[in-house]
Amino acid sequence: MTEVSLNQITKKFGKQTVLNDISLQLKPDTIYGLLGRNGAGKSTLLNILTNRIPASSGSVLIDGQTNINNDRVLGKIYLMSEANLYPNRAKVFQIFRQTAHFYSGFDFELAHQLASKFGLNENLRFSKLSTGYRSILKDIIALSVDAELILLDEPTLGLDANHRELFYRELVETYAQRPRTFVISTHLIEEIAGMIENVLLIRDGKLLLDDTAENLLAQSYSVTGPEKEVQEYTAGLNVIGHDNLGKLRSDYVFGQLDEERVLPDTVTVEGIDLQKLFINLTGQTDKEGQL
Ligand SMILES: Nc1ncnc2c1ncn2[C@@H]1O[C@H](COP(=O)(O)OP(=O)(O)OP(=O)(O)O)[C@@H](O)[C@H]1O
Repeated sequence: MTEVSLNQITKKFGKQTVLNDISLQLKPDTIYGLLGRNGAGKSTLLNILTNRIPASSGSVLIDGQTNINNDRVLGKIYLMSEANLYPNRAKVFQIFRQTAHFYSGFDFELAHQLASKFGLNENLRFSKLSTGYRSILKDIIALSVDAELILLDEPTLGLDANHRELFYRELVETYAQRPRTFVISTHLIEEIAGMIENVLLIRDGKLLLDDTAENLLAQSYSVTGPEKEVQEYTAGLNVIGHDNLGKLRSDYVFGQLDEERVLPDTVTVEGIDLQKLFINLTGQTDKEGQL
């Protein structure tokens, strides 16, 4: 069981502060969704975790040890990202072998099985792989390495719908057989919503949410009905956004409702999904909705 903590991580690129004093601990054997708008700093965070780039300040501790120039602890983490770290001439099976030099428990059997399921020809050179198959190769490696913490930065980039579904299925299957921690950064929230146990949401350089999906959804509502009644009902609640649908209005509320308030017959309250919650928490153009 590997303990991972980020302590007051700040990252600046020139004058731009991308991550601002982020602290968190990753729970063992948990699937995380790392969410945030384009440019929010998700890749930067994952790169700092794996020491691919340095933080401006703060520290990353893996089982209590720094991740800086520390192969022993970095061997407990695998980052799948857009970066192509393989020689163009290397063939797929050679890349599997190279990976096993660093991750000695690399599961060749699983890698072969997955290559076959995805239709990845192991004799092809890396340079000959399409964008989708490059992602597939890296995803297969991510599922086959013996690391305790698997970071997936846009793992389905370029994958068609069938391959995306196959990948999620295989991820859940390997997770059931060998629990470990996954952090999945993706914009396809709907597709991973069902398997995310914990949500990390970055906004304006800050870690806005770090909670179970269950807790978050249990306090996320849409309140729909005629505009006047809806606004009267939600006045003073934490309204994070709204939609107008003809004469109807939906207010999205994050946080507890007021049990004392009488719900008019014309107004309905329903739960919302993770994607709707995300859009409303990160899409504000004004200051409505505070956490
Ligand atoms: N090497 C770099 N030099 C300067 N700025 C950088 C560098 N890397 C990232 N940035 C900036 O940091 C910010 C965060 O980038 P990052 O790639 O971490 O975001 P992201 O959340 O992964 O975005 P996306 O969802 O679009 O992939 C962006 O404004 C980006 O331009």
